[in-house]
Amino acid sequence: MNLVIVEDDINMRKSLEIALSEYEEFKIKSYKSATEALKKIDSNTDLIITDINMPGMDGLEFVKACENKYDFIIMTGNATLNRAIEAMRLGVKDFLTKPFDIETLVEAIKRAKIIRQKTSDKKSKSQNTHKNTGFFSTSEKLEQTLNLSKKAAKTDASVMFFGESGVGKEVFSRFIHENSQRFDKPFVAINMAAIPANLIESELFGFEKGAFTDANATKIGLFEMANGGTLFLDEIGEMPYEIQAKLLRALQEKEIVRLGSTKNIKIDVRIISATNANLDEKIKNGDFRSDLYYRLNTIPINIPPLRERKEEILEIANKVLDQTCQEYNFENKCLSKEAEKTLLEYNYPGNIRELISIVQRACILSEGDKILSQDLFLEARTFKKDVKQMEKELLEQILQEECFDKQKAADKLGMSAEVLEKKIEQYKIKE
Ligand SMILES: Nc1ncnc2c1ncn2[C@@H]1O[C@H](COP(=O)(O)OP(=O)(O)OP(=O)(O)O)[C@@H](O)[C@H]1O
Repeated sequence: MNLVIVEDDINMRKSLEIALSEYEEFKIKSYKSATEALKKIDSNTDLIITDINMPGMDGLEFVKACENKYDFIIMTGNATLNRAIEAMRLGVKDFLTKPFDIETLVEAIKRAKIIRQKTSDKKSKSQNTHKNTGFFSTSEKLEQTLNLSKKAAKTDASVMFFGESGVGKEVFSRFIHENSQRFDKPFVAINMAAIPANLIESELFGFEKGAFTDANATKIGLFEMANGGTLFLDEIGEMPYEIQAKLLRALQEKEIVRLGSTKNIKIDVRIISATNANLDEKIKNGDFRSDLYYRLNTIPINIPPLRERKEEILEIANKVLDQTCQEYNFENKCLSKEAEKTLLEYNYPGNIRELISIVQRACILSEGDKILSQDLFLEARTFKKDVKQMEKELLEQILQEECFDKQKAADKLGMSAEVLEKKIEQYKIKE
């Protein structure tokens, strides 16, 4: 298996490289930055293991830049858990919380391989499966959100959904559209966080041929595509400040102008927006226009996180299990009592998106007709052995190999003798 490690921390990178090279089946290349990796990775790569927090291009931007060409495992600390969760939206299936031990990583790598083997011949079929637009389950809290959404659907007012990543903000937005008078017109979605900031303006408003260097032909924007229907602006908090004024004008005047044109085009679009950011904070910091906020937020609707709707967990899990068995032609499978308990105890920082991916993975990897607790692999998302311990062990090993010649050991580890000296003190390594 051709593995690529992308990690800016030299000690961590070397530790991983050395530990994984013990396994004959892994061929490893490692890079200190995402930019370097992007230049060098090729189509032989089976799996990329990347840190999320790196200077320059971070792990999330790296995943985006790879455009779904590779499988990923994200390594995240607690502080960057949100970034890892965002990566799931981009199709990343697995993440490990630091510190983790090497066996946990090896298991995750092997899982990724099996999943690829078991699903690759079904790809064409799974691509045909349509995106789920209905609700899997309900709870008291979800009912409240649903009732508000039904009321909002009867009006043409702007709706703003608040909620963590993966709670279903897009699902609810579609629900409003489908239950509104605009149901037979387009529902068009754009995620501000998923496309480069410099493209958002032309995506929304379109452009005329020759408007800028690469504008070889006229292109209509999403406002025009959504005409008569609904435009869903996901992660609205990420919209660049300069474009916010243009959006506000478009909403007030009900017309847009394509880039490179002077002609006003009438538009009739209902706006639904969503955010998981604290917009009040962004307004205070001058990153988000308050006038736009009030224009978008006529009907605010909150979607609670899954951990506050625990009664939905098993129903969703069972539905996903049935769907996955059908999709891959597996005999029907069910959850064991222990698996149910494990699912109910987990706290789902990635909400329903994460639950779906956990259950799909368990369904694909489990051998028998019962999903066991260990098929869920949730312990990899909780804390285990300290990564610092791994580093200490590596330093001790190299120092021993070099008979405690610090300069030679430092050279082998790719660090300066001063840094090694400090670490020897920090870890109290004795000769
Ligand atoms: N109540 C629900 N019933 C069925 N599926 C759901 C429900 N809520 C969410 N999902 C599924 O979970 C996944 C995430 O949902 P969605 O994209 O709507 O979340 P989101 O809040 O918009 O996330 P993000 O903020 O990351 O864009 C999708 O696959 C969606 O189909």
